[in-house]
Formats: sequence, C-alpha cells, structure tokens
Amino acid sequence: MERVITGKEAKFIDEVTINEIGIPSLVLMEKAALCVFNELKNNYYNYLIVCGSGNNGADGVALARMLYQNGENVTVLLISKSEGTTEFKLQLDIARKIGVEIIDFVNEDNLDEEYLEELFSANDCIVDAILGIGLDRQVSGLYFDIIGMINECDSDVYAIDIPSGICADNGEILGTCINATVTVTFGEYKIGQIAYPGKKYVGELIKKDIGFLDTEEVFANYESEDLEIRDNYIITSKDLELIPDRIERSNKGTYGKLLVIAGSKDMSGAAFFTGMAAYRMGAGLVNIVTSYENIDVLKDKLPEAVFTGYNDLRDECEYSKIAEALDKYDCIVIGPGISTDDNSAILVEMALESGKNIVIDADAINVIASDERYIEKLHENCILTPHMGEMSRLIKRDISEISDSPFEMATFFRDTYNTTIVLKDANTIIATSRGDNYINVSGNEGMSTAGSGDVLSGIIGGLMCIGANRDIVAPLGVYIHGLAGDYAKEKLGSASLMARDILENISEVLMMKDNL
Ligand SMILES: NC(=O)C1=CN([C@@H]2O[C@H](COP(=O)(O)OP(=O)(O)OC[C@H]3O[C@@H](n4cnc5c(N)ncnc54)[C@H](OP(=O)(O)O)[C@@H]3O)[C@@H](O)[C@H]2O)[C@@H](O)CC1
Ligand SMILES: [K+]
Repeated sequence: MERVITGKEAKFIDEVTINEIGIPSLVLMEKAALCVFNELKNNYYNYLIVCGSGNNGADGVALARMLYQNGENVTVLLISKSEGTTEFKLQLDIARKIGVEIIDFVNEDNLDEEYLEELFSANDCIVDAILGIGLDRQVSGLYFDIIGMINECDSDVYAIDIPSGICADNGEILGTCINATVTVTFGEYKIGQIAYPGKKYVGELIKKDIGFLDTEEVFANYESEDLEIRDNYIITSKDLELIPDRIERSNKGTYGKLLVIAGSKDMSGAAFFTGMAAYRMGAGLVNIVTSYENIDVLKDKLPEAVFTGYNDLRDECEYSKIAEALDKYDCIVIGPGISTDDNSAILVEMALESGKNIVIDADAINVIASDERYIEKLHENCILTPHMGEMSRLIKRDISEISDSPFEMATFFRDTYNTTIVLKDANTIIATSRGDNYINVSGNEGMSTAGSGDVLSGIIGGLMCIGANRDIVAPLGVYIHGLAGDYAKEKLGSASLMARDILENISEVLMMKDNL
C-alpha cells in the first residue's frame, strides 16, 4: 500500500525537511522544477508558464528558467497582485536577469481578455503554476477567469503539484479548477489527486521524489500541534501478495468455511453471485442460507455450495438450525437480496450477536438503518458495504451531502461505531476499525451494474475465509473487485460488462498475484 496525504500533511513534511533537517527550500524547489522540466523538454514548440506568487508559482518560474536555458521558447505570465513568497521573488529576480520573457498581467493595463486568449492558443503547452497545496479558499475573480480560459484552449496543460483549484485535502473543487493533461506531483500522492471530484481533472499523474524526509519517519518522530495525522492509503498491485497462498498439502478445511446469508423469494441471483465470488477467491466451503424456494435453482447453478433453507424463523426448529450454522462457520456475509422482512431482521440480529467476522451488505444494511437497536450492536469485526443510498438511510443524511464529502462521512461512521465501512462510489472509500483509511483506485464505470455489489461482498467474505489479515480484507477486497472489473472491461468494453464478467475475471487477478 502507498500513503496518500493531505495538503496540510505535505506542508508539515516540507517544514520538517527544511527546518529540522536543514535542506534549503530552494534545493527542494530546484529538484521539483527539474522533474517537471525533464517531462517537458524538447516536447513542445512554445511554453507558457502561468504563475501565482506562492511557491507553486516559484516552481513555475524556476521551470521557465530551465526551459529558457535549454534554448526553448518560453514565456512566464504572472497573474498575482501580491508580492509573493521569498522564494518566488528570488526566482523571479533570477529569471529576469537571465532574460526569460515575463508578462506581468496584473500590472500592465493594456492586456485584455482577447490578448490572453491569443496568448493561450499561441502556446502548445501551458504550465499551471497558479496554486498548489497552499490553496486555502474559493477561487474567484481574475484567477477564476484565467483558469476558465486555459480550460477552453486546445493546448496541453501540465499542472505543477496539483491542478489549481483542487483542494489537496479531499478532492473538492473550490469554485473552479484547471483540467490538466498531466500532473507532476512531489513526495507523496495527495488525497485531492486520488479522490473524486478532483481525480477527474488530474490527467496522467506522475509522482517524483525530490528529497523530502521519509514520510513515515516524519510522522513517527515529529509532532505538529495543529495537525492530526491520518493514516490514508491506496492499495496497489504489489499488495496482492497479501492474499494468502495455497498450501501444497491442504484440504478444504484449510481455506475456511463461509456462511452466506443471501437471497429471498425471486432473488436467488444475489446468493449465487456472492457464493460464487467467495469460491473464486478460494474459500474452502460455502453454505448458502436462503429461503427454501431458492434452493433448487441455486443447487443447479452452484452445486459446490451446501444449503440451509428457512421459511419462518419464528419457528423454533428453523431458528436453531440457523443458530447452529452460525456457530459452526468461521465468517459470515449477510444481506445480498434478503429483503427487509421479519426473517431478515432476525437473521441480522443473530449474525451481529455471533461476534464473528461479518460482511454486512445491501438489505442487511437497510435492516440496521431501520432500527437504532441494531446499529448499536455493530462491532470491530463488522464490515459494512453501503452504496450512497444505503449510507444515506444509515446516517440519515442526504445523498448529495454524502457524495460531496464521502471521506468525512465514512470516517465519521467508523469513529462513531468502531466498525469498518466500505462506502461504495466511483472511488470507494474504506475506513477500517483499526483507524486506517483507503481510497480505492481500481475499477471502472462498467461495474455500475446489477449484482456487482453481491460479487464484492463475496470477494471480501472469501478473503476472510482463506485467512487474509483482518485489517486488510476490506480495502484489498475492494481493490480485487475493481481489478477484476478492469480485466472484464478490457475484454468486453464497459457498456456490456455484467456482474458475471467480474466473477469470471477474479481468477485473472489471482493469477496476476501468482506472477508478481
Ligand atoms: N519548499 C517548499 O515549500 C516547496 C514547495 N513546493 C511547491 O510549493 C507549493 C506550495 O506553495 P505555497 O505553500 O506557497 O502555496 P501555493 O500553493 O503556491 O499557494 C499559496 C498562494 O496562493 C494564494 N492563494 C491561496 N488560495 C487562493 C485562492 N483561492 N485564490 C487566489 N489566491 C490564493 C495565497 O495568497 P495569499 O493567501 O497570500 O493572499 C498564496 O500566495 C507546492 O504545491 C509545490 O508546488 C515545491 O517547490 C517543493 C518545495
Ligand atoms: K498548480
């Protein structure tokens, strides 16, 4: 896994590197500018570097100097009214002395909108050095207009560190933002580059090491009074190694027993997808608990499973049959297609009281949302997997409020109920009961299709079942699900992609792990 940091955490790492270790700010800046220069040199005819007057702008001016000294056509456009940081003033002074062409838009009265539009389209590469991680308020006025004009022209746009206007802390767009072709960032990825809506505007994201002190060392050894460090990560393909290996001399008992409580009248598909996904992940034995009428059809589709049927759980004999199964099995998935009737409420209560590792999905979430009694029973071994609608019912907030700040909502829920939550969205946020947060980076738009969520709950259940580390099963499962969807998209395109295709490509992901 790789760390993803907020803008404030990035600033803290800057400060420790500069003030505690003694690496001068200008040395870091020179390296930052050099990294962008190496991406750009000899690739375009004319470069326009649009600069604010913070250190992001200073990076831009340093880059202009490097391009100029490499014999390229480069112009700097200054758009800030303020004098700027010490580094900015110094970079500007050097650039002027060396002979870089500099247009000071704010202080020249004869430059108008038409002039600017011509200037933007005359340059085939525009570099956005307006605002970086120091953005701290809504973008308005001249900055707003200029960002709009840059987005209108056809030139390639390279953003230094982060496209101007995106909040590095959470991906929010503060009024407007640059729509970048490429973003070159320094040190660690920032949340704003990975999380929607910011992610949409980052283009190709390139991360460069410019010599900051190691992040883990900074967070472990230095304290900041006004900064609460959060453990935010992304899962990458290297983490597939965390899927437990098959053992040569083993039997089905080695790979665990999973109870899948899924499906109700007319909803047998959900039980199939969840059970099959768990088997594809390598689960040893899956027992599907479902209403009696589903069993014949499921036996036909998934003969590898065993089945426990029920009709009415107020019947003592049926109740104790489920209680016995709950007792015998290692972990549980509950919810896909179970409906929200009285039987489901009884099943949810029994599952929660078992204290086992449990994935809670779909209608089981709706049952929990319907009565305070259940939400209080959540515990650290639960993984809830709501989509936006289910989350809205769960925490009684509007969907729009949740989708504007999914990160805050997921972490709030985890902090309140000490449970793991997987908030499903274009980039799913996972807040684990251990206190780590993950932003998922795999998957695609084709996966918004019926049954996709059932497959996810089966993958996470399967991972639990084969003994993957409890703290990692949720983010790793979400990543595997997305990757299986990406394999499916490669073969079928996104419009035709169905839940069964995600299922069929789980094995591609596991083979990828074997080839690491
Ligand atoms: N040694 C280092 O530190 C290194 C730093 N590096 C680079 O520095 C960047 C961070 O630099 P930074 O901290 O100076 O902030 P930055 O992003 O330039 O913005 C601050 C300026 O923007 C202004 N401003 C803010 N919001 C605004 C708005 N909505 N609309 C208009 N103006 C707004 C704010 O104005 P003020 O509040 O002063 O009026 C201030 O002038 C980082 O992303 C990386 O590129 C690298 O070189 C590596 C070494
Ligand atoms: K920028």
